[in-house]
Amino acid sequence: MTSYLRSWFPSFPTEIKEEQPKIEITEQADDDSGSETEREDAAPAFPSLNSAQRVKSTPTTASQRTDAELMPPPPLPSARTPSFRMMHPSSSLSVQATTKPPVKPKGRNKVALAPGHSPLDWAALKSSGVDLRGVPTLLRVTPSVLKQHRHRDDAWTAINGKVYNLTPYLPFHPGGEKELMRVAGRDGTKLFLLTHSWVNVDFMLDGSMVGFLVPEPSS
Ligand code: HEM
Repeated sequence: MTSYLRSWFPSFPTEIKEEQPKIEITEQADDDSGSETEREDAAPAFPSLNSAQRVKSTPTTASQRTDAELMPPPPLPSARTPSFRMMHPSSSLSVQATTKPPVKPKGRNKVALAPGHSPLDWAALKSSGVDLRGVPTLLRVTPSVLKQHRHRDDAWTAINGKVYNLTPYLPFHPGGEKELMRVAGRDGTKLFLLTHSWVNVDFMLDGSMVGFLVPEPSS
């Protein structure tokens, strides 16, 4: 029996460790003392007593062990403890999972711009020195004059009191030409702000400003 235990627990009892190189001799001694039946029933040592595997797996001191041997493996994902979010669902630190798809603001639809008409291309065109106004000086534009400029090749609009020539910007507008043409020939401030109040129109269209919107002269 002792030999059987030793075959499974080579470090038990401790003095066996010192005798490890002579383990076969010890086993032999036991066999001699045991009965015939005992010898037949004895389970074969696995791994075998002098195997490299057994020697490697029984380091004598902690410093000889590798990190992997000293640390238990991490738990499986399913066995992990509940996350902070699960334990504190009402905490402001928790990120609430949502099954709802992101809501797209109504009426906002970006179009695919033709090659060479990205926002960067517009910025490059603005700073190229090309005339985007189509007028020699800034004008005072009345609503009736503004109304005359409502066609694709000559489209003006007024935003926040400033009048812009939309025609050069049409193919660059991320919302598409059709949407932009809705404000051609009229004051587009309301629709512009409804659609994208965050867009800096002053900056976007500074190069194509034609003047200021003024009231009709009183007769
Ligand atoms: C008049 C001057 C206008 C300028 C300078 C302008 C400029 C822009 C810019 C820079 C964007 C991109 C915004 C972003 O990526 O967040 C945009 C998007 C858009 N614009 Fe305009 N826009 C103008 C007028 C209008 C008007 C009058 C409409 C008409 C309804 C309109 C409809 C849209 C739409 C639908 C988008 C797509 C928004 C999106 O889904 O991101 N825009 N516009």
